[in-house]
Amino acid sequence: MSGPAKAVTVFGGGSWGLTLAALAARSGAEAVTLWVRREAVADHLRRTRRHPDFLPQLRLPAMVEVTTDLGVAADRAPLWLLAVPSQYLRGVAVRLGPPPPGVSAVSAAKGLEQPRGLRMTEVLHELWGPVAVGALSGPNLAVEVAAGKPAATVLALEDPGAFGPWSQVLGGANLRVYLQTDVVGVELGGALKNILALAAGMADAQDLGASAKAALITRGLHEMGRLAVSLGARVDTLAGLAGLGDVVVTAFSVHSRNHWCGFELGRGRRLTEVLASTNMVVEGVETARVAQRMGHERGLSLPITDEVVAILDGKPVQRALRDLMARTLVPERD
Ligand SMILES: NC(=O)C1=CN([C@@H]2O[C@H](COP(=O)(O)OP(=O)(O)OC[C@H]3O[C@@H](n4cnc5c(N)ncnc54)[C@H](O)[C@@H]3O)[C@@H](O)[C@H]2O)C=CC1
Ligand SMILES: O=C(CO)COP(=O)(O)O
Repeated sequence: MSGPAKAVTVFGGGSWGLTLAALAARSGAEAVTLWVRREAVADHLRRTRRHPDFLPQLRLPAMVEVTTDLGVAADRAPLWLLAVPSQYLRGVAVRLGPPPPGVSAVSAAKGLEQPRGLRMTEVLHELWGPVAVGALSGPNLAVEVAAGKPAATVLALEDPGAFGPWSQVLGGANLRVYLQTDVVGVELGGALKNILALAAGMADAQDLGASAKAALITRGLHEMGRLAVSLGARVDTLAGLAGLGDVVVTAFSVHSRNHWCGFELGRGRRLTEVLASTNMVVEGVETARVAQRMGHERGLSLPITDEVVAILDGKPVQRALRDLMARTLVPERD
């Protein structure tokens, strides 16, 4: 590994990877490298400093070097930030290989890998062995962070000693970075909130009102916490930025792709048609299915997730709503 201590390589040229690279360049990073898959995209970025498909308003700062060479990207920095969607992270991590001593790798993806429901750091451990890794997650919409609007996020590290350089590279006037050690909770918060973002979009499309949405979010957070805790998360993590915070932003913002997808389904469009109409990822679709399976394997009740999955499979939203409202009454803590 060469390059300065406060150098970061961002892997992934989607909206979040672009945003994180730009953020690091505007914050404390001494060098920023962005790895993208396709040479045509890299070439376009180098020539115009803009991505041909995502965030047209974002101009990549001049200090961000763009490469498609994974070896070069890996060698340039002691901080690796993996912003590759959850179903594709494995492919990139296999090719990268384990980080050498002195390199800290962090995943910024919000999803669970199909078919086993692995968290991203579990995928990395499976491939790389017992190296310390981490997860970045929180209420952070790329379009807002890219525009320089203020936000807060959570960095969960298996080795909290790596927090210093990460906070210097990402933190600053635009982003407050909170340290966490509950990697499981932070990853599950970021992944499971997408199920509620889908549900909130469906509720908005049906004009169910603020009272219904408050109930959906609150009961959904309860449900999300039940599953996350059974998988090893700490309950207080789910009440923080990576849980509640991310539920709130994605349930209320039209910029959330999961909310948008839920809204379109709520209007009666079919899932295949909705997904075919975007080149962006909607992580909640895979996560809802795998979370439902993992919850049921543990004997947990997940009524909102069940109905979201049923709607993904074609159940009309009005019927799902009727079924949710007609459930046997239970004490609030259940
Ligand atoms: N966009 C946002 O506001 C935020 C996104 N995230 C997370 O960041 C991760 C990356 O998402 P975005 O940057 O938003 O993606 P995006 O939806 O903007 O773009 C899709 C990305 O998927 C990549 N891709 C498509 N097919 C691929 C393949 N076969 N192999 C490898 N990569 C492939 C594309 O190159 C592109 O980088 C996701 O897990 C997302 O949940 C986290 C926080 C905010
Ligand atoms: O995670 C996000 C904001 O915190 C982005 O959500 P979407 O993937 O739904 O756009």
